[in-house]
Amino acid sequence: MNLRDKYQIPADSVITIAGTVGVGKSTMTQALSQALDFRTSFEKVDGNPYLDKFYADFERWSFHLQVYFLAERFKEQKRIFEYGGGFIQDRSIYEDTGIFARMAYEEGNMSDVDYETYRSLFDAMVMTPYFPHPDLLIYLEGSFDHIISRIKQRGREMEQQTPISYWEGMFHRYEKWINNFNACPVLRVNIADYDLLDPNTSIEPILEKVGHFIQHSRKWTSRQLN
Ligand SMILES: Nc1ncnc2c1ncn2[C@@H]1O[C@H](COP(=O)(O)OP(=O)(O)O)[C@@H](O)[C@H]1O
Ligand SMILES: Nc1ncnc2c1ncn2[C@H]1C[C@H](O)[C@@H](COP(=O)(O)O)O1
Repeated sequence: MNLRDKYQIPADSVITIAGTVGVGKSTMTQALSQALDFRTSFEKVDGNPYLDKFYADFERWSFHLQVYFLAERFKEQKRIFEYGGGFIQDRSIYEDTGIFARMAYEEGNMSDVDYETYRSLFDAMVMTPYFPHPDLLIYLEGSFDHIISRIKQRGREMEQQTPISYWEGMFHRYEKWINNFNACPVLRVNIADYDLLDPNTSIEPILEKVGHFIQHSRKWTSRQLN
């Protein structure tokens, strides 16, 4: 029996992996997609025309970068919709708006008018048929020190030169954001409790939880519809 059937995870599920930079989303996305034979939707880091520039000058490039990420995320959302699900998505669109764009605005790196333009673009995109909420958002969390050590270990040049206060501010925003998030069911996973890079670690305990959450949320949704 394959793992999808074993844990009763529907083949059309859409699972989003959320969490701060460096916490392990891409690694988890890869591991889950392999285990479940799902497609992946990754964020565009290599080839992103604004990311390096943004890290060098937040104020100059915040708006451009947010619009770019929004457009990329929307195209991915449309692709997921057209395939009819069966995807693991590396980061949610909710984080673009609820963490990054908001942080840029509140820290004075995006003007009132740019933020308003961004928000109205976001609202217009969300109000389309391409935007069903995911079945589940897996939130990866861990201590700040653990996350910083992962950012260092990964070694992306632009992130190494970013002041630690930026990561600290983001870390606290994420804590607040997830405590108020209610667009879809959330499974919180602490990164101290698993190590996907260790070949002796099984992903099955996570799959078991994913199965329970999705079945529960689908039953809940069908009760609301009937
Ligand atoms: N479960 C894990 N155990 C140990 N190291 C991990 C784990 N997940 C990710 N890492 C390491 O942490 C760093 C950041 O992971 P990544 O998946 O790129 O994070 P994100 O996509 O959230 O930015 C990488 O160097 C990766 O190899
Ligand atoms: N919406 C965003 N605004 C600014 N920066 C962003 C946004 N989404 C992702 N990023 C940055 C953060 C990292 O440097 C890279 C990739 O994110 P990661 O969490 O490592 O997958 O892009």
